[in-house]
Amino acid sequence: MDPSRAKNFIPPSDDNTPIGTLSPASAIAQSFTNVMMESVIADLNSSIDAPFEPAPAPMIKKDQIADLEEVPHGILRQAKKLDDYEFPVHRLKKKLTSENKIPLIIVACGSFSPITYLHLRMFEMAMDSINEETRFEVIGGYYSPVSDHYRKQGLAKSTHRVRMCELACERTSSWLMVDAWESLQHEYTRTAQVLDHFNEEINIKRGGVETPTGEKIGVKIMLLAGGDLIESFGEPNVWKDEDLHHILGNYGCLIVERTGSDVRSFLLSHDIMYEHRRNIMVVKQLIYNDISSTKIRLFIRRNMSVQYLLPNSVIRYIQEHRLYKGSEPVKQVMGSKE
Ligand SMILES: Nc1ncnc2c1ncn2[C@@H]1O[C@H](COP(=O)(O)OP(=O)(O)OP(=O)(O)O)[C@@H](O)[C@H]1O
Ligand SMILES: NC(=O)c1ccc[n+]([C@@H]2O[C@H](COP(=O)(O)O)[C@@H](O)[C@H]2O)c1
Repeated sequence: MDPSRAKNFIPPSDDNTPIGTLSPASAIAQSFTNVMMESVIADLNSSIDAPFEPAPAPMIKKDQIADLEEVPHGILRQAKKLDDYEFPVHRLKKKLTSENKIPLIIVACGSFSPITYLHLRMFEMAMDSINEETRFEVIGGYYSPVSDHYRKQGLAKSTHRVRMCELACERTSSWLMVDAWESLQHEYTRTAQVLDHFNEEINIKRGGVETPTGEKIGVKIMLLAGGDLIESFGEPNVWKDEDLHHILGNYGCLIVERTGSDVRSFLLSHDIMYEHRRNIMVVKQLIYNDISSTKIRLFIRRNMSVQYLLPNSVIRYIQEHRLYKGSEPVKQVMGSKE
């Protein structure tokens, strides 16, 4: 049927209203558009940052991988002050499943401004490689957002970055956690010190993890990083040699290859990395993902959609707190990483 013959058809106005501008007759459509602009699809009527009500959440199976956006699971909010800080262990495996495996904790350090699906995928890719190629059993995974003292372009306040990481973990993962210790420090903390903090919490304070036979053994801790971060190992005055020996020798590194960067060649060419090559594992991206926080911030500033690039809960948090609308110069936004 020709829609222009319908009873409720309103002909287009013949004034000079630009295409895309709604006429007054479209008030309903207008208000709907406003709602959609202000909030993404989930949880339309509640604040994203409202205190969590533990009550009627359906039970989640241990290894469930479905989108948990609507189903908070294992919630622990990080302290906003160092005095109230507690190391999060709510999703840490209490006991090793297999006697023949070596327990492993994965730690990702970074800005996470904001956290994206790439940052979440990094852990899943690492997990697949570990299960396929090693004798490690992953007992936990942590994000450690850098503190405000890092002074990098585009860094939202650390309380926001920690909360966005928490939302992403709570709503999309059943095993990832966020540790706010680094973000709460009163000065910049080098990555080697951050890994020492994890060692202190897990191996020194808690004595490691229980094996199936009941004894406790030490947990290996590895840094999870992208190829770009690792390439900064070669830049002058960015990392101390002693820190690199400490990170690569005493801990270890899982490197997620980045589109366009040749991690293996870099590994060969870098003396300290080559020395510790047995403690370094390159994680192949079988499906390339190059979502960049820098570009996300630019899209937000330009009122472009970022849906499907980061979890809805994180998008809602950004909208509610009006993050990344500010004054980051575009030149810097599209800087050297692009
Ligand atoms: N495209 C990518 N491929 C692999 N790893 C990545 C990619 N983008 C970021 N990473 C890694 O994610 C971790 C956290 O990154 P961080 O938030 O500090 O930087 P970023 O994602 O590049 O953000 P920005 O755009 O603000 O620099 C780092 O280890 C970084 O190497
Ligand atoms: N010397 C160091 O320990 C050192 C140097 C550069 C970056 N980093 C860490 O790498 C992470 C990501 O840094 P960029 O966002 O600058 O790539 C941050 O967590 C930062 O603290 C550590």
